[in-house]
Amino acid sequence: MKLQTYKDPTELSRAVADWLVSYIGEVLERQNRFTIALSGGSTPQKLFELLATPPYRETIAWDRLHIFWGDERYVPFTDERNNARMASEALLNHVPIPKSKIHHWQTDLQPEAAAAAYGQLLHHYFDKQTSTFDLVLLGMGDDGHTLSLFPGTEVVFEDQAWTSAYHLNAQDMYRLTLTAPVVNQSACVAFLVTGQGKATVLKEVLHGTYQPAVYPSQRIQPANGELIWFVDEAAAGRL
Ligand SMILES: O=C(O)[C@H](O)[C@@H](O)[C@H](O)[C@H](O)COP(=O)(O)O
Repeated sequence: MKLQTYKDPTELSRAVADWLVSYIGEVLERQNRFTIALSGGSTPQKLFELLATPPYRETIAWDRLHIFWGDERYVPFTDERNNARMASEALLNHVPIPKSKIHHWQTDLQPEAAAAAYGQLLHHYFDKQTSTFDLVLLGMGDDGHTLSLFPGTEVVFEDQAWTSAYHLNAQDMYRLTLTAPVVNQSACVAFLVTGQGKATVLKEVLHGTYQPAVYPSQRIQPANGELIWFVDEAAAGRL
């Protein structure tokens, strides 16, 4: 596990963008595609907007990327809470990725059907591979959740299915999410965590007792892949 600390979200986003250029370039030297699962929430928005500007817009081989999401709120694409909508507005509408390589969770299906369809898609992509995603970008909530694996939910301990749909009572909303197994088989997982509000939970997740029911982010432990935490000084304040 690597922990990299930056002064603020702006510096962090720049560093992650530069790292992405080199990591994507390195992977595309040895294979013809790069599969990435994006996170939702607010933290990655600055990164996405930066990637849509020079030099990143010109230096990344966007047409060889395949875009997925780690989780989705069960709301229409047009809803401002939709993760795919945020990424489209901040990045995907501004770079040349074929629509056929952008894989939204189908929130027009029933929740369970949407999760099943996404799971089939992932098995189609990864069943014959030694690992799943080349990269999974994750955020972490101030309660220690990641993806839509929230404290106290059964999905945190799912160890077979790659996707799940369930009603998140705390938000009175269905959530569609990847599970720990498919993320832990990826080649690389990168958490982006910023802000003082996450300092206490980050300390617990990284250095506290292993209790994933309380801190679901602890379930993310790639079996063979790399795990990198990109954090700013405010979030790292209790480490
Ligand atoms: O759909 C979501 O909300 C995300 O996938 C979720 O796991 C997010 O990464 C964390 O909630 C952190 O969100 P912030 O970046 O907004 O703090």
